[in-house]
Amino acid sequence: MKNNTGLPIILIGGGGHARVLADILLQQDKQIAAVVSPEPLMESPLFDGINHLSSDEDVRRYAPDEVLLVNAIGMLPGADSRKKVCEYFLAQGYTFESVIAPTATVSAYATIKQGAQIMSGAIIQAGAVIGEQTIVNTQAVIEHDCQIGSRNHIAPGSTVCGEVTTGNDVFVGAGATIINGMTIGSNAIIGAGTCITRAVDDGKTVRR
Ligand SMILES: CC(=O)SCCNC(=O)CCNC(=O)[C@H](O)C(C)(C)COP(=O)(O)OP(=O)(O)OC[C@H]1O[C@@H](n2cnc3c(N)ncnc32)[C@H](O)[C@@H]1OP(=O)(O)O
Repeated sequence: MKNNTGLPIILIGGGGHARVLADILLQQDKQIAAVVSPEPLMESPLFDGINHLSSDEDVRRYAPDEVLLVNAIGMLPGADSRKKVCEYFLAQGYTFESVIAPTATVSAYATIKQGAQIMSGAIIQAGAVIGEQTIVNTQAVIEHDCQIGSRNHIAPGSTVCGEVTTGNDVFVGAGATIINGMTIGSNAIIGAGTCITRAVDDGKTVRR
């Protein structure tokens, strides 16, 4: 995991998820060089004094070894902008920084892969692996020995019990519970508040 390198950060995205990430990064005294958003930036003290770039191409003013990127586009069911941004910038040699909120609890025996985002109050237990670019959102719990794939969004307040495996691009809705040992296929959508007690196939949506 690449972290705390001291290079300035560019946030790709300027919406709600971007402001939550900016809040965490500023608490950690990280320098945010720019925010990329095609829309005007929302008036917020979090963005005071930060350059506004209006397109992904503008990021190329910064060489890949001069900055770190943070993928600040949220992930909602069915949306693939977060994935596209990831693929576009990785292909050009940029590096995505991981973000771990100071109030998150991450076991020293867990693995957080590059570009993952562990938000406030989240708990990652021993033996868990969090895939690249995955968001473990506010107060979500990833129990021991889970293998969470790339670009998942584990939404606020959800509980992933021990030894669960998820594929890539999985969305786990707010407050959902996945019982221990389950396998969730790639691109599955687990509805908010759902309790998963059986394996979920690739691409399947589960509601309560
Ligand atoms: C920081 C953040 O905010 S992160 C964001 C966190 N957000 C979430 O977790 C939201 C997760 N999204 C959901 O749970 C969604 O509702 C989905 C993806 C499961 C389903 O979305 P859609 O297919 O668009 O369903 P849609 O909204 O059209 O609803 C269809 C029906 O299912 C119901 N429904 C939708 N989601 C759920 C759910 N999670 N549990 C039970 N019923 C549901 C709706 O009430 C509606 O019922 P109705 O036909 O009686 O009116």
